[in-house]
Parts: sequence; structure tokens; C-alpha cells
Amino acid sequence: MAAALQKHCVFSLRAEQSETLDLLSDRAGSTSRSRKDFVFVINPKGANGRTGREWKKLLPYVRSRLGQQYNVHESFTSGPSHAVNITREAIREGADAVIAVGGDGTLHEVVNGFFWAGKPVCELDKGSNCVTTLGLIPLGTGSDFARTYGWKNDPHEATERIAKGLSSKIDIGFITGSGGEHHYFINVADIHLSAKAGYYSSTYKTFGNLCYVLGALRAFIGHHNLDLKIKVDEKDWKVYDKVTALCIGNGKFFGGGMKIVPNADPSSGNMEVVILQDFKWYDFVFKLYKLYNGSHLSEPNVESKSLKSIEVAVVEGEGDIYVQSDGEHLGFLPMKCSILPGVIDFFV
Ligand SMILES: Nc1ncnc2c1ncn2[C@@H]1O[C@H](COP(=O)(O)OP(=O)(O)OP(=O)(O)O)[C@@H](O)[C@H]1O
Repeated sequence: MAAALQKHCVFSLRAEQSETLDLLSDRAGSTSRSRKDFVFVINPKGANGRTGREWKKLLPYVRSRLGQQYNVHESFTSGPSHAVNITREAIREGADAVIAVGGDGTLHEVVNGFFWAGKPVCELDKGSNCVTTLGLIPLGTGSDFARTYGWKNDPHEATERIAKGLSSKIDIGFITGSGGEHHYFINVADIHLSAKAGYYSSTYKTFGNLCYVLGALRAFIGHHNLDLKIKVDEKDWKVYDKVTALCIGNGKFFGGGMKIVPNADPSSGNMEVVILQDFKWYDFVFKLYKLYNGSHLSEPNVESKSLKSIEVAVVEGEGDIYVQSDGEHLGFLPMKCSILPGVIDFFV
């Protein structure tokens, strides 16, 4: 397996003309077939380049803490979506764990690499007993998924978690977009104002965490609350009027620390949906603290429900409504989303 991974990485290096893909343990000359293979997928450009710098400093610690037990492979992304392919190939080559090093965008891509044609890659290639564990070293701007577990952007603490080797089965959200394409999310998928804010905030990442405020301000320009059609758990369509945002949570936080889906639990087997209706700009001024501490569910124009599947579409005549998942822009309504219960083992 270690040799296969080595072969894959050398191939990728040639195929993508990348200088960044490297095998840590190959350099150390210590790759062993008897040990498990852990692949670290690093986005060197995450958090304005901080991820790459922090990883460089962390590397000796990772080696000393994990190198005795595991073959440690490092693989740098060369651009958007590269982490999906790295992960998929690593799993096919038999990696025992794939660890995302970066923010929610990198984690999102790694999670998408766990699947192919609607099925887990591991299961497709090697049968239902095959397990590749997902890990996270949160080093992004927002790193919102880590907040659900109360984790900070502390790479040493994260390395310790991985060294302990405790894992838990977690759910993954599965989205079918307007063109029939498949996407997976681990944290929060959301629609309308928040998704538009996320779209703009990604263009302000050079401002660090302030990007979320700037993105939200930009999204308010031209924003209208809209009537949306919603179908829950395959029941009848229902129209929700003046929807400001609809958030589907597997994790609790988005937007750099907003506890938008406070009842979400990645191991519950359900998704939690929060629908904000008829919010005005001044509601965001006076109720913003509630969105951050999760107490907004007690507001009369906020509905929260637990479900297994949801379809959302525009009521006739409305324009393009933004959809994002894990802070990544996906496109526009309509969308269908369901939960894949306990489909990934995750280092906790
Ligand atoms: N080598 C690269 N060069 C440029 N962009 C990259 C590269 N590798 C990955 N990306 C893109 O960078 C985006 C952001 O990465 P990431 O999520 O790790 O950091 P962040 O945005 O700072 O953190 P967060 O999402 O937690 O706010 C991802 O969507 C990914 O597609």
C-alpha cells in the first residue's frame, strides 16, 4: 500500500507538473508496509497563506508524534478542487486516514473526495468493510465545523486527537443540484441571503474574519425576502413566505462563528433546518448577538425542525436564489438535500 501511494503521488506530480506534492515519509526513507498510511491534504493558501506557514512549523511535531506508528504522507493542493482528487486517489490506493489541513473549504473538498457516483469510494473499490477515517487539522479563516466540537485552530491539539485514534461515525449531507449534479457537505448548506453573503465573503478573505461582515453588507444590496416552496421528508410542498435564509445543519456554526443551527449534531442521523423569515436589516443589527449565541430560535419568525430530506424551490417568477454548502458557492435553486447517516468515520 505504501508503495502504491508512493507511485500515485509520483504520478500526480508528473501529471500535474506540481512541485508541491511530496511524501514526507519517503523523504525520511521510513515508509513501511506494516504500518497504517495517513495522508495529510494541505491547502498552502488557506487563511491567506497562514495554513501553509503553520503546517511547515507543525511538521516536525506531526513526525515525532505519529511517525512511529504511521506512514505519514503529505500532499499539497495546487488549486481549487485538487483536494477532491487527491483524497479520492488516496482512498483508492488504500489510505487508512485522510486528514484535511486547512479551513472549511478544504475539509469540504476532502469530504467530497470520499465519494464517487453517489457512493463511498472505499466501499465501491474494496467492499463494505473498508474504512478510511477522516481527520481535521483546522487552520482556516473561519474553521466553523471544528467549533461544533469546541475545537480551536490549534494544530498541536488536533495532532493529539489523531494520535489518540478515537473516531466516531458522522453523517454527511447529500445535495442534488438543479443540473442533477451531486455534492456532499459536512457542516452547513444554506440558501438565499446567507449564501449570497458567503459568495461575496469569499472575495474578501484577505481581510481575515472581517470578510464575513463585508460579505453580509454586500449581500444586503438588492436583497429581497422571497417566498420559497419547501418539501420535507417527501411530504407535500408547502410555501414559506418572505424567507430571508434557510440553513441546513449537520454542524452548528457558519459565517465565522455564528451558531446558526444550534441543535445540529453530526452524529444524530438527522439534519436540523432553521428558516429565518421576514428579517429586516435592523433585525440583523438588534438580533445579531442571538445569531451568534444560538438563542434566535425563540424568535417568532424563526422555525427550526429536524428532518432527513428537504427540497427547496423558488415560487414561480422569482430570480436566481444562491445556494452554498460549507461556505462554498454551489449555484442556485432548486436543490434537494438528504442525510447519509453515519457514513464517515471521523477522528474526534
Ligand atoms: N493551492 C491553492 N491555491 C489557491 N486556492 C486553493 C488552493 N488549494 C485550495 N484552494 C481553495 O482555497 C479555498 C479556501 O480554503 P480553506 O477553506 O482551506 O481556507 P479559508 O477559506 O481561509 O478557511 P474557511 O473556509 O474555514 O474560512 C478552498 O475553497 C479551495 O478550493
